[in-house]
Formats: sequence, structure tokens, C-alpha cells
Amino acid sequence: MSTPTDMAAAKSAKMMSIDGDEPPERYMVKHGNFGPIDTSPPAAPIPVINMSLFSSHDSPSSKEEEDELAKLKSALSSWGCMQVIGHGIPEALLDKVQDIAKQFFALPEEEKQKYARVDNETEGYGNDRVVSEEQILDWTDRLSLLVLPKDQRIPKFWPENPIEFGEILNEFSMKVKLVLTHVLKAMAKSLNLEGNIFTNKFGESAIVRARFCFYPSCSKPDQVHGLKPHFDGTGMTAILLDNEVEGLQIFKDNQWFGATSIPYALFINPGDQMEILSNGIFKSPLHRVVTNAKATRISIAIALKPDPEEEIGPLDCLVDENRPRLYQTIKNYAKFNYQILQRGLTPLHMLPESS
Ligand SMILES: O=C(O)CCC(=O)C(=O)O
Ligand SMILES: [Fe+2]
Repeated sequence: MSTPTDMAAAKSAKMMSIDGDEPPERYMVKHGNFGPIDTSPPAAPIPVINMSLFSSHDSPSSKEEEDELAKLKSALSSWGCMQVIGHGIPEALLDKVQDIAKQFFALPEEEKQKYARVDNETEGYGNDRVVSEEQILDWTDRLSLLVLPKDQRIPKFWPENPIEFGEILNEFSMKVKLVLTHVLKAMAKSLNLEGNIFTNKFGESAIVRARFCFYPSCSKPDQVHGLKPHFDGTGMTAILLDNEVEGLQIFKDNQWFGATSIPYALFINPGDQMEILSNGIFKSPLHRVVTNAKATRISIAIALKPDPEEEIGPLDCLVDENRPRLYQTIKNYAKFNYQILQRGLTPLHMLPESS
């Protein structure tokens, strides 16, 4: 069997777009696992949750809070995602995050290559890590950086241009981590559980990773994915969507829906590890990104993941005779998720049956 060739040094999607290249064969989706690529599906009526209504008390302190918690529970157990407003992150900071992302991707290719990821590693600038010869590649260039734990950061991958990149990414990541922690507490409260029950499972060394995704225009938007259908292997993901160009799609009831951008909202979804911890109550949604024939798009995702050394399995209090244990306990889930997804399979459903 031949070893998969990693693409770390291959031509970037942006350069192919600028040079007017037709997407190479390895990017062409031959038989979509989850239906053909429809670039303008119906808009998803994704619930909008106002976080400013959540208190720090262990039980809801107003009728308004109780209603918002019920809405959150319903959103995350049906759509598996929500748009969050009232999160408290200043709009000026969100503008700056979009700006540093735009400036970074606008740099000449040689400049970005200084941060190029190494074969088979996640950290740095590049495109898909290749884990199988059959893998279809995605039309995106991305910069992936580990932000926490701080002592695991690899500074050589952090752009020095624009100069304020590191400072802004740091500030944004810390604020998003706090938002996701509040969301995890609200999720616990919505199930009448103690507020820290999920956050405790992330451990002292929870991981925060930032992923800047750049999707250049593509001459074949109906045959190439910006990001192939996937489930996030995270605990929770928050995405700052592009204000102008849409492209994120969610699969629900056997159909794709488009996520609409709401200025300054965060798009938040549980990843597989939260689906496991909640014994299937909160859904990790299947989602993908389509490209656009004319416009480029940028999104910035922050992932919060449990410490890879933590054992992740359904909480005992969420397993009973009416809701049998759906998943086994697993460590370092994120690695497993990536390998399975790039083979076009669905990872949660590949976990061995629990005994
Ligand atoms: O670009 C987007 O909107 C989605 C990005 C995403 O799904 C991811 O980074 O896992
Ligand atoms: Fe994702």
C-alpha cells in the first residue's frame, strides 16, 4: 500500500485561484457522501440565543432566563448549533480579528510560507493534512494555531505580520474561551445539572485552538468543497463568520441549509466530545463549507477541547434505563475524528459499541 503524500508544500488554493487554475483532480468531489453540492440551499432558521440573559446562579433567576435556557437546549438538541448574541465581546475586537485575518491571507505567498506547517502536523499555515490516497482535498488555505495551554504554543508559527496579530488573537481567544465556558454552564443548567459538570471534564489543561480559514473564489463551486462535510471533534466550537460572504451549511433532516451571517454574533456548536459527554442529548452537527465563484470568504473558528488525557464518556447522571449509554469512553478523541472523517466516514458512529 502506498503512503499518502502530504500536501504541505503544494500550491495554495489562493494561488490556484489567482492563476485561474481549474481545480486539480484531487479536489473534485465525485460522489458526495451527503448529496450534491448546492451552493444556495434554503436559509437555516438557526435559533438566536441572547447570552446576556444568563445569570451566574446555579438555577435560573428569572422567567426570561428559564425561557432562554429552554431555547438553548432545544437548539443544541435539534440543530446542534446556535447563533449567540449578547456575548459581551466588543465589536471593535471582532472587527480587529477579521482585519488581522484579511491582512495575513493578503501577504505574498513566500511570506505566509514562513509559517508553513510541517508534514502531517496540524500547527501552522497550509491546507488539508493528507491521511489517505483517496482523500478529496478542500479548497481552502488555513492557519491553525494552538493558543492554550500557553506553554504548548509554538511561537514560530504565530505571524509577525500584521504586527498586532499575536496580541489580538490572544485577547480574542481568551474572551471566546470565557463565552464557551458560560455556554457550557448554561447547557448544564438547561438539563437541571450542576453548572460546572461539563467544564470539569475539560480538565486544567483544556486545549484552545484557533483556525483561520480562507476560501478563495473557485471556478467549480458545485464540484469542489471549501470544507468537506464533517463533525467537529471538539468539545465546543465558536465561529466568527464572514460578514459578507456566506458558505457554511448545516445538514438537518437529510437536507442542507445555509447559515446566515448575523453581524457580531458567534456561531456556536457542540463538537463530538460534547455529544458523547451529554450521552447524545446535545448534537454535534454535520456541516460543510461551499465555495463561491466570485467572492473569497474568511472565517475564524475557536475550538475548546478537553485535555487529550481526560477520559471522555457519557456522564453517569445522563444514563438510565430510558436513555441507555450511547457511547464508550475514549481518550484523545480529536485525533480519531480527523482520520475517520478524511476517509469520508462518520466518526461518532465508528466508535466501538460500549459494553
Ligand atoms: O468556515 C466555516 O464557516 C466553518 C469552519 C469549520 O467548520 C471548521 O473550522 O471546523
Ligand atoms: Fe467545523
